[in-house]
Amino acid sequence: MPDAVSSVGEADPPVPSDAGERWPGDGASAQANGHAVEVTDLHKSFGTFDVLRGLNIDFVDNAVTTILGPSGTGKSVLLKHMVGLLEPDRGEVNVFGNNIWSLSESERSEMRKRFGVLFQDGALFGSMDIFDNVAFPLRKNTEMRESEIRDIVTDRLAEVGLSGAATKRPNEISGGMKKRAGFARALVMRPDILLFDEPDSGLDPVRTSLLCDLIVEMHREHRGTYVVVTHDINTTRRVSDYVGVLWQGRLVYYGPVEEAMASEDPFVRQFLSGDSVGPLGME
Ligand SMILES: Nc1ncnc2c1ncn2[C@@H]1O[C@H](COP(=O)(O)OP(=O)(O)OP(=O)(O)O)[C@@H](O)[C@H]1O
Repeated sequence: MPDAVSSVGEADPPVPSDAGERWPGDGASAQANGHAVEVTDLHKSFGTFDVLRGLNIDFVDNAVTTILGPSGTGKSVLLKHMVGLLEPDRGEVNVFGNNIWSLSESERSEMRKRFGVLFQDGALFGSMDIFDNVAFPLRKNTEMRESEIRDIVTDRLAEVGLSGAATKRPNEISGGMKKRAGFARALVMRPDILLFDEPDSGLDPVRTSLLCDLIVEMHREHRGTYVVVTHDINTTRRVSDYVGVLWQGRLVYYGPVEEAMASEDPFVRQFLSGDSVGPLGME
């Protein structure tokens, strides 16, 4: 592993070695200030459209932070900056103390392996069965033997309740199962940081609750820094330690979930109540 990356953590590399080992992201690799990711004065425009306009937010290590905000306000663009898929026009994203864009390309690739991402639809490969989908990152990024891969994938599938679906193709399982398969795949490299882009989209309320329970359970089991983008207040209430509200490319509220739920802040109140009247306009 490159120095700039390995120097930030104490010991645990992101690449799994054996199933019994403690996962990284348990605080050992956090910065001294307890932030896994620090986003500072982040600006991003596409053409003439200024999406992120000086965004500042720090993500507490080993906590679940939920990002709320109206559609088109830059939540997914933020996630893409965190994982190093987009380069800021201005500002910095520091991951465990390293500015992603001061790393070399190969160091950035190593840094990306510290992230797991759960996309809205699970982003599964339609040509592979669920087992191979979940095994994919291990086969691509590690030198593990197939027997080790089988053990890890089997464990992760059991954790997300998909032991019986290993040989099914994505088009043979429900939307909720696809998300759980995507979750298992996001966990398989034992990430320090897990990003969820609207994990509850397209799920009915019961399946949303079940997925929330799974997120909480997996976080309790494996620790790490979870960042959840959602529009759903119940999801926010169920999974979060901290809540941030984005509007027009800036953070307009941040606080512990209990405070957010009781907050009189007009942005938070309007978002939580779904009220059309308030500071969160259409533009
Ligand atoms: N690669 C890109 N090129 C041009 N415009 C982009 C690109 N990526 C995002 N945008 C624009 O940036 C804005 C913010 O997009 P983003 O997906 O981050 O919104 P969001 O807050 O996640 O919204 P939603 O809640 O609807 O998913 C949108 O207007 C989008 O069209």
